[in-house]
This record gives sequence, C-alpha cells and structure tokens, in this order.
Amino acid sequence: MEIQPFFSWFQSHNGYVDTSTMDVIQFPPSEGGRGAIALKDIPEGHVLFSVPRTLLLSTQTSLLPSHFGIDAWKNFGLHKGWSGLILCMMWEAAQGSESKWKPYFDILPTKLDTPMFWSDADLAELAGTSVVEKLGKEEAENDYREKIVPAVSTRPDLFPKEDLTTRYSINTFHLMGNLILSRSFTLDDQDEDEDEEEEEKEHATGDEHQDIGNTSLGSAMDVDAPISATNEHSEEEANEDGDDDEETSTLEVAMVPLADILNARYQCENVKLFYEPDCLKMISTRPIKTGEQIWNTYGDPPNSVLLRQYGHVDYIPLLEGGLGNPGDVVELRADLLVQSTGAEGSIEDNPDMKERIEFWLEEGGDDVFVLEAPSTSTSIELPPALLSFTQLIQSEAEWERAKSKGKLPKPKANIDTLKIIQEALARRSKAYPTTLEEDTQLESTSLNSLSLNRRHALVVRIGEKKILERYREKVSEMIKIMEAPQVKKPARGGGKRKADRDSGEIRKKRKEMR
Ligand SMILES: C[S@@+](CC[C@H](N)C(=O)[O-])C[C@H]1O[C@@H](n2cnc3c(N)ncnc32)[C@H](O)[C@@H]1O
Repeated sequence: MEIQPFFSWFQSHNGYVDTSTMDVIQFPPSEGGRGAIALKDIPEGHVLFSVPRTLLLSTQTSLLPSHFGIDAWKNFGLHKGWSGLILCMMWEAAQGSESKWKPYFDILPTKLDTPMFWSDADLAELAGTSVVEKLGKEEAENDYREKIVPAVSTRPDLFPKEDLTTRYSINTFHLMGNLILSRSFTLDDQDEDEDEEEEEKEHATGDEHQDIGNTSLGSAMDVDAPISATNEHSEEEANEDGDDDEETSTLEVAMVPLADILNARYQCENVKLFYEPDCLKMISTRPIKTGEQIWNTYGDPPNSVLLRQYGHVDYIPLLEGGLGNPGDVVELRADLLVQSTGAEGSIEDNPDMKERIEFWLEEGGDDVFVLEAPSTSTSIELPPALLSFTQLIQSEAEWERAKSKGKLPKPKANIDTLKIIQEALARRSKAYPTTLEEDTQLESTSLNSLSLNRRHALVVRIGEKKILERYREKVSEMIKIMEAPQVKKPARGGGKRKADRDSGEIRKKRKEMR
C-alpha cells in the first residue's frame, strides 16, 4: 500500500511529519510488517510528527452522532462502551470519499490475525491459556445485536438498507472493533488535561509534554474471566460494558492516524505520544540510529494479551535461554486454589468457604493471582497475595484471626499452604491439552512450518507453561526443605558427612524462606 497519498492527506489537514527524518516502510513480519524507520540519526526529544486533534477519529469528531441525534444515540446505548466508536467507523468507511478519513481508511488493514477471527480448530490450540476466556466474542456480538442492529435499522437515511449486510455486518463490526483494539489510543479528558497542565506549570517540573500512554487500552471485545477481577494487566483493558465508572467516563478512545503506524516490541520503545491542547506529538524518548525501526510501546504485555489484542507475539531471546516474551505471566484463578483444598462441590454450596472468599474480596483481594516470569534464574517469589489467600482458605486459625482483626492473613509459606498451591499449579498445568515437552519439541522441529495462528498459539502456550514449570519447581523445593528432618549438630568430630552438609544447606534455605 502506497503511503504517499496518506501523507499528503495528513499534511493537507495540518498534520506535521518530519519526512527528512522518518519514513514508513515494510519490515519483515517478525518485526511488525509495515512500520516507521529512522532516515537519519535522531536525537532524544525530537518531534517526529504531530497529529492535530481534528484528525483524530472518535465519537467526538465523527459527524455521525450529531446526524443520528444525541438523545437517540444515548437511547440506543451508543454512548457507553465501544459500540458507538465502532458504528462511527463503519459509517465513516461507508461514506467513501465523502468521509474526511477516507485516505486513513485506505491504509488500514482489512484482515487481522487476532483470535477473534480464528477458526475453532485454531482456537483449540489456545486451550488452557488466558486468551480464550477473555476473547469476549459473545459479549461483542450481543452488543452488535442489541445496540447496532436496532440503531441502524431505524435510520435508513443514514444506513441504506442495501449496506446492512455488508458495511454494517457482524464481520465489519468485528473488523472495526479489532482495529480499535489494536490501534486506538485512550486520551484523558481535555479539560482535565488542561487542569493538569496548569498544575504542572505551577509545579514547574520542566516537562512541557503530557505523556499519553500507549495504544489500545481495551476494547468492546474485552471482558474479564467469569470470576476474575482486576490484575496488573486488566488495568490496561477497558471494560466492554462501558459502565459509568468515573475512570472510563473521562477517557476518550480515539483512532490517531499515523501514530498507529508504529510497531512495538518488548522494551524497545524509542518514542512516545505526548499531548498538547491542540495536537498529539510523537517524540523520541532516546536517540535512534539511522535505519533503526521507530518503536512505540504497547505496555509490554504478556504474549496472551499481545495475541488477543494485536494478533502477534514477542519472540525474543530470554535471559534463561530460548525465545519468548520476558513479560509473560500465568494467571492462577482463586477458585482453582479453593478446589485444591479438597473442598467438595462449588463455592456456592459451601457457606464457610463462600464467607472466606467474600471477606477476601471485600478486603480488596483479587480473585486471580498473576505469576510473573522470573527476571533471573534465581528470583522466583510466590506472590504475597497468593500466600495470604491460601492461608485464609486453608487455616481455621488464620481465618478466625483475619475475621477478628478485620485484616487479611500475613503471606506465610507453610507446608499446608504450599501443598495447596502445589496442587493448584498441577491442576493449572493440566488445563493445557499438551505438555511443555511436547510443545518445545514441536517448537524445535516445526515452528516455521506451522500456520501463523498455530505458531502464535504455540508460543503463547510455551511461555505460560515455562513459567508454571518454574513455579512448580520452586514450590516442590520449598516443600522438600520444610519436610526434611531437622538434623542435630554432631557433638564433635572432624569432617562432616554428606547428609549433614545437606541439612546445613537446608537450614540455610529455611532461614531464607522465613
Ligand atoms: C498499531 S499497529 C502498527 C502498524 C501496523 N504494522 C500497520 O501495518 O499498520 C499494530 C499492529 O502491528 C503489528 N505489530 C506491531 N508490532 C509488532 C511486532 N513486534 N511483531 C509483529 N507484528 C507487530 C500487529 O499486527 C499489530 O496489530
């Protein structure tokens, strides 16, 4: 796709792009495909391009909501969640050259690799990973049926009947939804920005630019797992139902032409988007050498999130060897820990357990524990929240103490807690139909002959399974140390026997664990 007509449109609408410094070219698929390249050495703090706010495509800038009528827009629930922006995009695209954004639509992809578009057979390859349960296809399609279809059918003047099965079809809805998912930016409310800027000036921080953050902080298709609550990554994900919580109501989700042409890779970011009252500026955050790719950041999420939101994975050298995403995580759901206590039946049928869980949630606990990839070969730590929760569900004494003090248990590792975690990790591993050994074998023999979707699924699975394996080893080791008999020091004598040396080691480790 030729980029020049897009550049001409961009510049003729007061967009600025330093074409002597950057260009848009085709990189290999493993480097993101189309992206931006530095044409010369770029110092830190250089403005590569600036996008006037009038060029952003959002429900605030599209003419559709006012043509439709703001009251009607609200009556159909289009002011909540992401369906309003999806409808604006479908409508703007349908206007062809009548739309201000025609040259922008001309360069947007028409096919995406996100799992929303995968066959069931390919989706099965993701079983056990956290991609499938968060896909939200059903919820998105409910939105389509309940908001979009009724809205478009009332206004044949805006949405001609002959366009309904093409330009306003469920497929177009998913395409636009996933374009938002992989390319949109979430902007703070402008008035608030101005207030903040005032404040900044008062505090004279010296930084004149407001940092916008990264692309795509969520989408209409984003939903949480049945009992999962927020975790580190879900903060980056907007909620699909667009509930009127204050957080989402002051945010504007917008497509930002040109800013969304930048690829990203784990910790490669060399530019960032900053906002000013009238425009958004892409500014280098470190020096960039001639010929290097200009990388934005998507927040360095794990591969499960990268794949679900963007349709690609990071596959780069890892500290411990092999390739993958250093930001990978595994999610361990609280209900798996409950099942691993041996508690019979569902939580609903177990009033005692239900009370403990409610207490946990009321005290601010999450119902998913995130196990992060170790940053070095020795640095695995069990998340304190995981230990605290397991204490709460396992120990009568801890539960009584927690209730009487109104405080969650201290995160302690004892044999009983660790055995429950060990069992939960074992069950978590069984959620994948294949083993780590089978997957790594496939990776070493056939990765490149697999289809793109299967390759991506394999990389996501391996990343999660490797982390699980490390945590399982760690927990087994902790249990072994705790179960080892305490050996008394020999009263006297010369060289220690091996058993004694080992127990010395064990004593040392026990100390470290306390
Ligand atoms: C914000 S767009 C970036 C521009 C995009 N390459 C284009 O041609 O328009 C995000 C999309 O770029 C691709 N992408 C970005 N970074 C990538 C990477 N490191 N590896 C592979 N694909 C990447 C993914 O398809 C993703 O959904």
